[in-house]
Amino acid sequence: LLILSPHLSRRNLLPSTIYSTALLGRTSGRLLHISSSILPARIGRQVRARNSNRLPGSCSFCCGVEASVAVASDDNYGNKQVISVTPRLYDYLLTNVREPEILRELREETATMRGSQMQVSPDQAQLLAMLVQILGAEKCIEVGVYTGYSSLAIALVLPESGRLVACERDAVCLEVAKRYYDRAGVSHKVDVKHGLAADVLRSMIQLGETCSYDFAFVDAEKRMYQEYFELLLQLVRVGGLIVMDNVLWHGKVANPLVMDSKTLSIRNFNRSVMEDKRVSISMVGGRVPIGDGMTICRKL
Ligand SMILES: C[S@@+](CC[C@H](N)C(=O)[O-])C[C@H]1O[C@@H](n2cnc3c(N)ncnc32)[C@H](O)[C@@H]1O
Repeated sequence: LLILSPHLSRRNLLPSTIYSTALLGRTSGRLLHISSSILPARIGRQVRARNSNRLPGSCSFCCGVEASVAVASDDNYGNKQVISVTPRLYDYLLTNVREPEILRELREETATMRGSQMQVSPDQAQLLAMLVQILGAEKCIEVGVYTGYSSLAIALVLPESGRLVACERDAVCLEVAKRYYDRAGVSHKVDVKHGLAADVLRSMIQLGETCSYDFAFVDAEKRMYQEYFELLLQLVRVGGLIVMDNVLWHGKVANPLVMDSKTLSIRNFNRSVMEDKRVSISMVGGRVPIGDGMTICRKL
Protein backbone atom coordinates (compact mmCIF):
# COMPACT_ATOMS: atom_id res chain seq x y z
CA LEU A 1 0.00 0.00 0.00
CA LEU A 2 1.27 3.42 -0.88
CA ILE A 3 0.10 6.29 1.23
CA LEU A 4 0.55 9.79 -0.13
CA SER A 5 0.43 12.73 2.17
CA PRO A 6 -1.73 15.56 0.82
CA HIS A 7 0.80 17.94 2.32
CA LEU A 8 3.33 16.90 -0.27
CA SER A 9 2.88 18.82 -3.49
CA ARG A 10 2.08 16.25 -6.16
CA ARG A 11 3.44 18.69 -8.73
CA ASN A 12 7.06 17.86 -8.06
CA LEU A 13 6.71 14.28 -6.98
CA LEU A 14 8.84 12.07 -9.11
CA PRO A 15 8.11 8.36 -8.95
CA SER A 16 11.20 7.86 -6.77
CA THR A 17 9.79 10.38 -4.27
CA ILE A 18 6.53 8.51 -4.22
CA TYR A 19 8.26 5.21 -3.67
CA SER A 20 10.20 6.75 -0.77
CA THR A 21 6.96 8.07 0.66
CA ALA A 22 5.65 4.54 0.64
CA LEU A 23 8.38 3.54 3.02
CA LEU A 24 7.28 6.10 5.59
CA GLY A 25 4.19 4.10 6.39
CA ARG A 26 0.69 5.37 7.05
CA THR A 27 0.02 9.10 7.10
CA SER A 28 -3.12 10.90 6.10
CA GLY A 29 -3.80 11.08 2.41
CA ARG A 30 -4.82 9.17 -0.64
CA LEU A 31 -4.41 5.42 -0.46
CA LEU A 32 -2.77 3.77 -3.40
CA HIS A 33 -1.69 0.18 -3.80
CA ILE A 34 1.78 -0.48 -5.07
CA SER A 35 3.42 -3.77 -5.84
CA SER A 36 6.90 -4.08 -4.40
CA SER A 37 7.88 -6.13 -7.44
CA ILE A 38 7.89 -3.02 -9.62
CA LEU A 39 9.68 -0.71 -7.23
CA PRO A 40 13.17 0.44 -8.16
CA ALA A 41 15.55 -2.36 -7.20
CA ARG A 42 17.02 -0.67 -4.12
CA ILE A 43 13.71 0.33 -2.56
CA GLY A 44 12.04 -2.86 -3.72
CA ARG A 45 14.61 -4.85 -1.77
CA GLN A 46 13.89 -2.85 1.38
CA VAL A 47 10.14 -3.32 1.01
CA ARG A 48 10.52 -7.00 0.33
CA ALA A 49 12.86 -7.36 3.32
CA ARG A 50 10.39 -5.62 5.65
CA ASN A 51 7.62 -7.88 4.50
CA SER A 52 9.43 -11.14 4.26
CA ASN A 53 6.86 -12.72 6.58
CA ARG A 54 4.01 -11.76 4.22
CA LEU A 55 2.77 -13.57 1.16
CA PRO A 56 4.86 -12.72 -1.92
CA GLY A 57 3.29 -9.87 -3.83
CA SER A 58 0.97 -8.94 -1.00
CA CYS A 59 0.27 -5.40 0.06
CA SER A 60 3.23 -4.21 2.09
CA PHE A 61 1.69 -1.87 4.58
CA CYS A 62 -1.80 -2.77 5.65
CA CYS A 63 -4.15 -5.36 4.30
CA GLY A 64 -2.07 -8.30 3.09
CA VAL A 65 -4.09 -8.27 -0.14
CA GLU A 66 -2.07 -8.62 -3.31
CA ALA A 67 -1.38 -5.21 -4.81
CA SER A 68 -2.91 -4.98 -8.25
CA VAL A 69 -1.23 -1.91 -9.65
CA ALA A 70 1.85 0.20 -9.40
CA VAL A 71 1.14 3.85 -9.17
CA ALA A 72 3.00 6.98 -9.90
CA SER A 73 0.93 10.11 -9.81
CA ASP A 74 2.61 13.30 -10.86
CA ASP A 75 2.73 15.91 -13.57
CA ASN A 76 4.94 13.72 -15.73
CA TYR A 77 1.88 11.58 -16.29
CA GLY A 78 -0.74 14.32 -16.26
CA ASN A 79 -1.58 13.27 -12.70
CA LYS A 80 -2.85 9.97 -14.06
CA GLN A 81 -2.13 6.70 -12.33
CA VAL A 82 0.52 4.72 -14.14
CA ILE A 83 -0.52 1.12 -13.98
CA SER A 84 1.73 -1.89 -14.10
CA VAL A 85 -0.31 -5.05 -14.51
CA THR A 86 0.29 -7.84 -12.01
CA PRO A 87 -0.44 -11.50 -12.86
CA ARG A 88 -3.67 -11.31 -10.86
CA LEU A 89 -4.92 -8.23 -12.70
CA TYR A 90 -3.92 -9.75 -16.02
CA ASP A 91 -5.83 -12.94 -15.14
CA TYR A 92 -8.83 -10.75 -14.45
CA LEU A 93 -8.41 -8.98 -17.79
CA LEU A 94 -8.29 -12.35 -19.56
CA THR A 95 -11.54 -13.45 -17.92
CA ASN A 96 -13.07 -10.48 -19.73
CA VAL A 97 -11.87 -11.53 -23.17
CA ARG A 98 -14.41 -13.26 -25.43
CA GLU A 99 -12.11 -15.88 -26.87
CA PRO A 100 -13.79 -18.13 -29.45
CA GLU A 101 -13.60 -21.84 -28.55
CA ILE A 102 -11.51 -22.66 -31.64
CA LEU A 103 -8.91 -20.05 -30.64
CA ARG A 104 -8.80 -21.43 -27.11
CA GLU A 105 -8.13 -24.91 -28.50
CA LEU A 106 -5.39 -23.61 -30.78
CA ARG A 107 -3.82 -21.72 -27.86
CA GLU A 108 -3.86 -24.83 -25.71
CA GLU A 109 -2.34 -27.00 -28.43
CA THR A 110 0.32 -24.37 -29.15
CA ALA A 111 1.20 -24.16 -25.45
CA THR A 112 2.77 -27.63 -25.79
CA MET A 113 4.97 -26.49 -28.70
CA ARG A 114 8.35 -24.83 -28.91
CA GLY A 115 8.06 -21.05 -29.23
CA SER A 116 4.55 -20.85 -27.77
CA GLN A 117 5.48 -17.59 -26.02
CA MET A 118 5.53 -15.99 -29.48
CA GLN A 119 1.78 -16.28 -29.87
CA VAL A 120 -0.19 -13.05 -29.40
CA SER A 121 -2.27 -12.89 -26.24
CA PRO A 122 -6.07 -13.38 -26.32
CA ASP A 123 -6.63 -9.70 -25.46
CA GLN A 124 -4.37 -8.66 -28.33
CA ALA A 125 -6.11 -10.97 -30.78
CA GLN A 126 -9.45 -9.57 -29.71
CA LEU A 127 -8.23 -6.03 -30.37
CA LEU A 128 -6.87 -7.00 -33.80
CA ALA A 129 -10.20 -8.59 -34.70
CA MET A 130 -12.07 -5.51 -33.57
CA LEU A 131 -9.83 -3.20 -35.63
CA VAL A 132 -10.51 -5.35 -38.69
CA GLN A 133 -14.24 -5.12 -38.00
CA ILE A 134 -14.20 -1.37 -37.38
CA LEU A 135 -12.34 -0.85 -40.65
CA GLY A 136 -14.78 -3.10 -42.48
CA ALA A 137 -11.61 -4.70 -43.85
CA GLU A 138 -11.86 -7.12 -46.76
CA LYS A 139 -8.18 -7.52 -47.62
CA CYS A 140 -5.61 -8.16 -44.90
CA ILE A 141 -1.97 -9.23 -44.60
CA GLU A 142 -0.24 -10.96 -41.72
CA VAL A 143 3.55 -11.09 -41.51
CA GLY A 144 4.50 -13.91 -39.09
CA VAL A 145 1.82 -16.57 -38.65
CA TYR A 146 3.46 -19.18 -36.37
CA THR A 147 0.63 -21.64 -35.54
CA GLY A 148 -2.06 -19.20 -36.63
CA TYR A 149 -3.60 -17.68 -33.51
CA SER A 150 -3.70 -14.03 -34.65
CA SER A 151 -4.41 -14.93 -38.29
CA LEU A 152 -7.32 -17.14 -37.25
CA ALA A 153 -8.70 -14.35 -35.05
CA ILE A 154 -8.62 -12.06 -38.10
CA ALA A 155 -10.00 -14.63 -40.55
CA LEU A 156 -12.92 -15.38 -38.21
CA VAL A 157 -14.18 -11.79 -38.44
CA LEU A 158 -13.53 -11.26 -42.16
CA PRO A 159 -16.60 -11.35 -44.38
CA GLU A 160 -17.03 -14.38 -46.66
CA SER A 161 -15.57 -12.36 -49.53
CA GLY A 162 -12.57 -11.31 -47.40
CA ARG A 163 -8.98 -12.48 -47.85
CA LEU A 164 -6.00 -12.68 -45.53
CA VAL A 165 -2.54 -13.14 -47.03
CA ALA A 166 -0.66 -15.04 -44.30
CA CYS A 167 3.16 -15.00 -44.64
CA GLU A 168 5.29 -17.53 -42.74
CA ARG A 169 8.66 -19.13 -43.40
CA ASP A 170 8.23 -22.18 -41.14
CA ALA A 171 6.37 -25.04 -42.83
CA VAL A 172 5.86 -27.03 -39.62
CA CYS A 173 3.93 -24.30 -37.81
CA LEU A 174 1.99 -23.57 -40.96
CA GLU A 175 0.62 -27.13 -40.89
CA VAL A 176 -0.92 -26.44 -37.48
CA ALA A 177 -2.32 -23.11 -38.69
CA LYS A 178 -3.87 -24.69 -41.79
CA ARG A 179 -5.47 -27.46 -39.73
CA TYR A 180 -7.16 -24.82 -37.57
CA TYR A 181 -8.25 -22.69 -40.55
CA ASP A 182 -9.94 -25.87 -41.84
CA ARG A 183 -11.55 -26.70 -38.53
CA ALA A 184 -12.84 -23.12 -38.19
CA GLY A 185 -14.20 -23.16 -41.75
CA VAL A 186 -12.13 -20.14 -42.85
CA SER A 187 -9.55 -21.79 -45.17
CA HIS A 188 -11.16 -20.15 -48.19
CA LYS A 189 -10.39 -16.74 -46.66
CA VAL A 190 -6.69 -17.41 -45.98
CA ASP A 191 -4.05 -17.31 -48.71
CA VAL A 192 -1.06 -18.97 -47.06
CA LYS A 193 2.31 -17.83 -48.41
CA HIS A 194 5.16 -20.05 -47.33
CA GLY A 195 8.43 -18.13 -47.65
CA LEU A 196 10.29 -15.06 -46.51
CA ALA A 197 7.75 -12.36 -45.81
CA ALA A 198 9.67 -9.49 -47.45
CA ASP A 199 9.92 -11.51 -50.70
CA VAL A 200 6.19 -12.23 -50.60
CA LEU A 201 5.36 -8.57 -50.04
CA ARG A 202 7.71 -7.48 -52.86
CA SER A 203 6.08 -9.90 -55.26
CA MET A 204 2.63 -8.63 -54.30
CA ILE A 205 3.80 -5.09 -55.15
CA GLN A 206 5.19 -6.32 -58.48
CA LEU A 207 1.84 -7.96 -59.22
CA GLY A 208 0.24 -4.52 -58.97
CA GLU A 209 -1.48 -4.94 -55.59
CA THR A 210 -0.38 -1.55 -54.26
CA CYS A 211 -2.86 0.46 -52.20
CA SER A 212 -5.37 -2.39 -52.22
CA TYR A 213 -5.12 -3.77 -48.66
CA ASP A 214 -7.10 -2.53 -45.68
CA PHE A 215 -5.16 -3.97 -42.79
CA ALA A 216 -1.74 -5.48 -42.02
CA PHE A 217 -0.35 -7.07 -38.86
CA VAL A 218 3.43 -7.45 -38.45
CA ASP A 219 4.75 -10.03 -35.99
CA ALA A 220 7.85 -11.58 -37.63
CA GLU A 221 11.60 -10.83 -37.73
CA LYS A 222 12.23 -7.84 -35.48
CA ARG A 223 15.32 -6.71 -37.40
CA MET A 224 13.16 -6.27 -40.50
CA TYR A 225 10.54 -3.97 -38.99
CA GLN A 226 11.41 -0.88 -41.03
CA GLU A 227 11.54 -2.90 -44.23
CA TYR A 228 8.20 -4.62 -43.59
CA PHE A 229 6.71 -1.24 -42.81
CA GLU A 230 7.96 0.35 -46.05
CA LEU A 231 6.64 -2.53 -48.13
CA LEU A 232 3.29 -2.58 -46.36
CA LEU A 233 2.93 1.16 -46.72
CA GLN A 234 2.88 0.54 -50.46
CA LEU A 235 0.32 -2.26 -50.20
CA VAL A 236 -2.09 -0.65 -47.73
CA ARG A 237 -4.65 1.88 -48.96
CA VAL A 238 -5.03 5.40 -47.56
CA GLY A 239 -7.01 5.04 -44.33
CA GLY A 240 -5.86 1.45 -43.87
CA LEU A 241 -3.99 0.22 -40.80
CA ILE A 242 -0.58 -1.31 -40.23
CA VAL A 243 -0.21 -2.80 -36.75
CA MET A 244 3.32 -3.53 -35.54
CA ASP A 245 3.66 -5.98 -32.64
CA ASN A 246 6.28 -6.09 -29.86
CA VAL A 247 7.15 -2.40 -30.02
CA LEU A 248 7.95 -2.40 -26.29
CA TRP A 249 10.10 -5.52 -26.74
CA HIS A 250 9.61 -6.70 -23.16
CA GLY A 251 10.60 -3.25 -21.90
CA LYS A 252 14.08 -3.40 -23.45
CA VAL A 253 13.47 -0.46 -25.82
CA ALA A 254 13.33 1.88 -22.83
CA ASN A 255 16.65 0.70 -21.41
CA PRO A 256 19.54 2.47 -23.18
CA LEU A 257 21.97 -0.15 -21.88
CA VAL A 258 20.30 -2.82 -24.00
CA MET A 259 21.92 -2.67 -27.43
CA ASP A 260 21.27 -6.03 -29.09
CA SER A 261 20.28 -5.94 -32.75
CA LYS A 262 16.57 -6.69 -32.26
CA THR A 263 16.17 -4.08 -29.56
CA LEU A 264 18.05 -1.51 -31.65
CA SER A 265 15.90 -2.27 -34.66
CA ILE A 266 12.63 -1.83 -32.78
CA ARG A 267 13.92 1.27 -30.97
CA ASN A 268 14.96 2.80 -34.30
CA PHE A 269 11.63 1.88 -35.84
CA ASN A 270 9.74 3.49 -32.95
CA ARG A 271 11.81 6.66 -33.33
CA SER A 272 11.36 6.76 -37.07
CA VAL A 273 7.60 6.16 -37.08
CA MET A 274 7.17 8.99 -34.56
CA GLU A 275 8.47 11.39 -37.24
CA ASP A 276 6.76 9.69 -40.18
CA LYS A 277 4.28 12.08 -41.74
CA ARG A 278 2.82 9.32 -43.94
CA VAL A 279 0.92 7.78 -41.05
CA SER A 280 -0.97 8.75 -37.94
CA ILE A 281 0.03 6.51 -35.04
CA SER A 282 -1.05 5.14 -31.70
CA MET A 283 1.27 3.05 -29.56
CA VAL A 284 -0.96 0.83 -27.47
CA GLY A 285 0.47 -0.26 -24.15
CA GLY A 286 1.42 2.92 -22.32
CA ARG A 287 -0.44 2.77 -19.05
CA VAL A 288 -2.06 -0.63 -19.34
CA PRO A 289 0.17 -2.82 -21.50
CA ILE A 290 -1.52 -4.90 -24.15
CA GLY A 291 0.59 -7.89 -25.04
CA ASP A 292 4.12 -6.57 -25.54
CA GLY A 293 2.89 -3.22 -26.84
CA MET A 294 1.64 -2.59 -30.38
CA THR A 295 1.86 0.46 -32.64
CA ILE A 296 -1.12 1.09 -34.90
CA CYS A 297 -0.25 3.17 -37.99
CA ARG A 298 -3.04 4.64 -40.10
CA LYS A 299 -1.98 5.55 -43.62
CA LEU A 300 -2.71 9.19 -44.42
C1 LIG B 1 6.01 -14.06 -33.08
S1 LIG B 1 5.71 -15.35 -34.18
C2 LIG B 1 4.14 -14.98 -34.83
C3 LIG B 1 3.04 -15.27 -33.85
C4 LIG B 1 1.65 -15.19 -34.45
N1 LIG B 1 1.33 -13.84 -34.84
C5 LIG B 1 0.63 -15.74 -33.48
O1 LIG B 1 -0.14 -15.00 -32.92
O2 LIG B 1 0.66 -16.95 -33.25
C6 LIG B 1 6.79 -14.93 -35.48
C7 LIG B 1 6.73 -15.85 -36.66
O3 LIG B 1 7.36 -15.19 -37.74
C8 LIG B 1 8.06 -16.14 -38.50
N2 LIG B 1 9.11 -15.43 -39.23
C9 LIG B 1 10.24 -14.89 -38.74
N3 LIG B 1 10.95 -14.31 -39.71
C10 LIG B 1 10.24 -14.47 -40.86
C11 LIG B 1 10.45 -14.09 -42.18
N4 LIG B 1 11.54 -13.41 -42.55
N5 LIG B 1 9.51 -14.40 -43.10
C12 LIG B 1 8.40 -15.09 -42.74
N6 LIG B 1 8.15 -15.49 -41.48
C13 LIG B 1 9.06 -15.18 -40.55
C14 LIG B 1 8.59 -17.13 -37.51
O4 LIG B 1 8.83 -18.38 -38.13
C15 LIG B 1 7.46 -17.17 -36.48
O5 LIG B 1 6.59 -18.25 -36.72
